[in-house]
Amino acid sequence: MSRLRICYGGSFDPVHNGHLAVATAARDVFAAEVLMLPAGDPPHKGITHADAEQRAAMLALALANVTDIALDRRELHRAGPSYTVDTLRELRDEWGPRTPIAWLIGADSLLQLHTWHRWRELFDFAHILCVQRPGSQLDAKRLRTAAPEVLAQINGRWLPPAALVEAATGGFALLPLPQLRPESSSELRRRIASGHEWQSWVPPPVAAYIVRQGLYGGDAAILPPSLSSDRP
Ligand SMILES: Nc1ncnc2c1ncn2[C@@H]1O[C@H](COP(=O)(O)OP(=O)(O)OP(=O)(O)O)[C@@H](O)[C@H]1O
Ligand SMILES: O=C(O)c1ccc[n+]([C@@H]2O[C@H](COP(=O)([O-])O)[C@@H](O)[C@H]2O)c1
Repeated sequence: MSRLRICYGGSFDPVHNGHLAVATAARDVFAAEVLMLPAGDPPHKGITHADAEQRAAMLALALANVTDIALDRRELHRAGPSYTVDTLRELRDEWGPRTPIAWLIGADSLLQLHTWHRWRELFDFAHILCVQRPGSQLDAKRLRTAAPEVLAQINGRWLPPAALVEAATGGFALLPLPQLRPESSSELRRRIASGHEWQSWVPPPVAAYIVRQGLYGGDAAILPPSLSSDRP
């Protein structure tokens, strides 16, 4: 079996240090390559605050000096909603039937999985790798509140993370994180708009981009010279 490929999709509106910590943990736990895929048209979010190119540009800046985590723009070039099942079908065609692929999601996304387009087919193309998230932690109590069809689907699929490389598809595993990450893009946008400190939630080049582009309703700030020349 070859090396695990990990795919991490999101609106990334904007990318924040929580996303990056999750992607880095996945890379390190599995010694895997991680692709981050911004959704051109996120199926459940409707209108985004930054446009697709801006969201991808921020990801490119965030990943510029990061090893083995790459930006994949394929969902930006597809018309219509960015359905994960379509993306996974494409990746499976490219990487072949034997490559283990894991689609990485936060626990809040898992609890909504039954609302995704043709969601049961996701397991035909990949494993699902889920990461704990404050507010949606997957303990026994929380799992009892999950949709019965999601529970039925993951029952019998649970694997220890190390076992994901032993099959190409169909497993469900929890990604161990050194610590839970509280960041969310929505709270970050609120902080930017309300003038609370937010720069420490994103890498400095992303902060500089947000300010330069006047994103998320923040006041234009004066950038220190070290940040003013970062262009995607
Ligand atoms: N802090 C976090 N810890 C764990 N998973 C996260 C975290 N932030 C985002 N994720 C997961 O990353 C994926 C992409 O997230 P997304 O781009 O929607 O960001 P978000 O912070 O959840 O945005 P919003 O607050 O606007 O909903 C989702 O599966 C989400 O569950
Ligand atoms: O395929 C779907 O129907 C679907 C529904 C909701 C979310 N997703 C994907 O899940 C990822 C996180 O979505 P979001 O809305 O939390 O940013 C992103 O890659 C979305 O394209 C996919």
